[in-house]
Amino acid sequence: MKQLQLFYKEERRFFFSLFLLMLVQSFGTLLLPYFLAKIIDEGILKVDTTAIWHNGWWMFAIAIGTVIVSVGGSYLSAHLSGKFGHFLRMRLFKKTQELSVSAVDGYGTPTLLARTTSDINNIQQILMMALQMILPAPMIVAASIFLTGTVSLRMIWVPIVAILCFSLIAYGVIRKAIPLSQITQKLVDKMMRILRETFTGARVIRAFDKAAYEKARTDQTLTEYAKTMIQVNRLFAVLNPTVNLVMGLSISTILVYGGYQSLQGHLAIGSITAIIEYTILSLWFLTMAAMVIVMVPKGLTSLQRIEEVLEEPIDLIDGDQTLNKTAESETIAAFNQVQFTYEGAEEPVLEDISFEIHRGKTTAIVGGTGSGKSTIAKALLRFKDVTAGSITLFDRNIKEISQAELRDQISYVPQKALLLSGTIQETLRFGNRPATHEAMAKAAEVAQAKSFIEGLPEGYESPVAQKGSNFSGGQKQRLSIARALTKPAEIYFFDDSFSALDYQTDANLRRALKEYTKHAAVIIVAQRVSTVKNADQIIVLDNGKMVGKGTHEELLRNCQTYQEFASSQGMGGMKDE
Ligand SMILES: Nc1ncnc2c1ncn2[C@@H]1O[C@H](COP(=O)(O)OP(=O)(O)OP(=O)(O)O)[C@@H](O)[C@H]1O
Repeated sequence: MKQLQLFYKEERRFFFSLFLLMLVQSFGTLLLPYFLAKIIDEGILKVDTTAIWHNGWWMFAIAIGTVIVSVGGSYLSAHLSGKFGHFLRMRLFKKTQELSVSAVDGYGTPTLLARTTSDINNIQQILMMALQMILPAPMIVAASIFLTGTVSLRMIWVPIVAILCFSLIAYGVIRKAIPLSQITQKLVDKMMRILRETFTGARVIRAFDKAAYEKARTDQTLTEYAKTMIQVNRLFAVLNPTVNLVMGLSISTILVYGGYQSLQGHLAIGSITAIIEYTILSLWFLTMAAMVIVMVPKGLTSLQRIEEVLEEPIDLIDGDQTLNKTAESETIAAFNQVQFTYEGAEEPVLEDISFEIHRGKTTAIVGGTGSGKSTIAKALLRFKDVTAGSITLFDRNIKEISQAELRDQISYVPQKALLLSGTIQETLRFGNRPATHEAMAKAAEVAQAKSFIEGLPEGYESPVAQKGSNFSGGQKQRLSIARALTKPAEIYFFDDSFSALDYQTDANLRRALKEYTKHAAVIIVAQRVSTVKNADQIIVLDNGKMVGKGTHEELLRNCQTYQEFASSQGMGGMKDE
């Protein structure tokens, strides 16, 4: 509710105007039965045409005025709910940018997508309905009872009893429907997760011939959701006949008891019509309010899910120091006895890792799968803080500078080449918007991507589909490398980025890279000995620990893990070099 309060504070004027409009609308709605009664009592019964015309014109003017006011009310409700949706979306987006990658990963993509889309849509719709349906209901009910009392105190109990009966039944329905509507929200999350996996994993599912299994899994979730929705709708099915029953009983009671009162001379005939109208209006507004009240917990659950993310403490605080770098600084970054543990994990993934990277030098990182190679990049980019030790950049702890400044110094090629949709030139300029065409073409040339890009009919203007699905694995890797090279940086980090390249392209790329990155430090995570053997230093990881550091020759002499790694690729001895 905190977000709603904040929004209310920002938009107080609009909320107040809406309240006034609703008040006028309710007043206008209730004036119609009042004039109707006058037409009957003063016009029809007294055969006074002037009274009929006079009151008729009033009714007409009030009806038109009420319509105009209610259009204004609808406009304001739509405006406020739309704005609240925007308010939440912007805050949620900003927050997901501020949280660490680990914290965002902790939530997972499906639930964040659901929160940003369906949850906010729910809130928007429910807020709009609440403003239009719930807000006027108490005004109409209170005014109806009051107006009935002014017409006839003897009749006041009829609408009160009718409203109480209906409210009791509606309360019972709402109590049962609220937990069900909360369940549907959780089921929406589950559906999103399964459908997302089904759509994104379509190739794997078909290749493994698992379409039937996936269909069963999806069917089960969809059926679960449908069953809950049917239960909710069944409950609501009770509400309509109930309101009809209460309305029918009230009208007959008003007619019978009101008729009796009229014969006794205590009540005018037109007043009976007015009381019927007041009661019908009250019940109608209460029915509408009840329908919306059931949705309110669903909206509140959605709001809670948004607030959960918004109130998540920011786990990475920016430092306020600036980097003290000079073109002469030789040591660009250093890992000092770094320990790194993922959220919720019992054991650290990296332990006691210490090494330095130098300008103009290449550092290679090798190790078996899961040994912690990619985690080195995550720690350096500060996607999550190290749990012990420190990482320094130009002798400054990376926690002391802003994340933006840190990441400005690093150009990173992730293990999985992830391309965003756009054109090739937009992709390459992703980290350096003002890059000239020459700079971009040079980066593409070093990445061994220039000839295939220029061979495309539209060249650098060729479209890149979502996730780069219109390119082969090797082409995607080269585009991803060219994107990193277009960005000027102090450190270029290639996380197993050469694996989809053939040996010749790999060799050409490394040769071109040496010249291109001579002003910077290069880190290459790789699985091939041929890729790393010329590196200035090689870090060997085994199960998160650094078991070797040195050149290819040194490691072949004194690191057993490296010897095994090299010999598994037919390069076990010095003679193989
Ligand atoms: N987000 C995460 N949460 C929890 N554990 C993780 C996470 N990411 C990686 N790990 C674990 O950390 C360990 C090291 O992972 P990392 O990706 O750094 O290995 P790697 O050496 O790069 O492996 P590969 O060569 O297979 O890419 C693995 O055991 C992995 O399960």
